[in-house]
Amino acid sequence: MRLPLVELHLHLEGTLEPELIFELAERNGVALPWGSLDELREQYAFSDLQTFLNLYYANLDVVRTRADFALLTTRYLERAAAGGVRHAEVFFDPQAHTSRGVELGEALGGVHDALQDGERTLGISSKLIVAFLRDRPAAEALDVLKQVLAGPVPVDGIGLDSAEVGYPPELFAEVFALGKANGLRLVAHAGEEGPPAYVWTALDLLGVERVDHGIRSLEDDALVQRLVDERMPLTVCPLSNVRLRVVETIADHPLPQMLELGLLVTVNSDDPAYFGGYIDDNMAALQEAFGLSAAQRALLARNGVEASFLDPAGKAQLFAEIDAWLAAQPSGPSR
Ligand code: HPA
Ligand SMILES: [Zn+2]
Repeated sequence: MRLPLVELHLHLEGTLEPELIFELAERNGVALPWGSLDELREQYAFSDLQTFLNLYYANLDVVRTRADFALLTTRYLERAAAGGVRHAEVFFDPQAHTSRGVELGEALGGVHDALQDGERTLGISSKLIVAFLRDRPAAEALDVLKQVLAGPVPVDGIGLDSAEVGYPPELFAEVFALGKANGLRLVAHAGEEGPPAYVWTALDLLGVERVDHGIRSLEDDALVQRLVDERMPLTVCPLSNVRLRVVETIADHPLPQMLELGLLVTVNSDDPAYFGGYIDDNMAALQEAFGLSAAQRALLARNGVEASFLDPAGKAQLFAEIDAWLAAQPSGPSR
């Protein structure tokens, strides 16, 4: 039995594997700038968030039809299921597609169809979070949100992603107020490359219920105290932090310190096709670096359940499965 996991920070676009890029290029007749998979893979040495985002957006050129969006989503769900994921709350960036001429309904519809299928065939329940690109105008985000709300595809929440520094959360206060008024759940990337001040304003001016990344919160003791007091979840992405040079190596990652401080830390994969691994790979890397016990891994899994937008019955079910997993682990020093 695998440890049941909940994924709370996953960009569907970031699950576009190099092989799928070539497959979709072929089926859509798109000429790629790379002659081979190896040549493409050579581009994956990032120096910061922006160098990653440049490739992430460029590679999306091959994802065009409703069927493409469904295939991207299904491939992710299949890989996630193999890694133990039982519930996923996934980000999708409408503007990364509408800005290059893809119809919103095609993109969102394909994702929605595949998420529904995945629940039936793979047993992964899901929530869909549309994320707005903070380096594009807030007026555009507001317009996209209105289109989503008026459209046929139900979504569960809204988020904020893309280049962080210079684009503080408060620019999007009106967008988040509209989301809230329509019953959507609210999350935002903050404190990945941006300063702790962005975490404060995401909390106070956007009203977020989770902070995505948030690791730079550690630079502000008063903020840490608040996050602890409010049991505010942080969706931490260890392999992403290494690959985008937010931390130097996995062994330097502050996750153990964050747990020690009492923060509600969850482990997630962000953009697994780009950062060297899915959620189970992130857990394995942490286990290897820090020698996490089975009880500590179960705690991280429980945090994911607690931080999710599942209803109480859904949470209770997963808590019970995690307890059963832990009870089945060999006892002794490795626990
Ligand atoms: O890690 C990320 N940070 C910000 N925006 C993103 N969009 C995809 N991945 C990311
Ligand atoms: Zn992210």
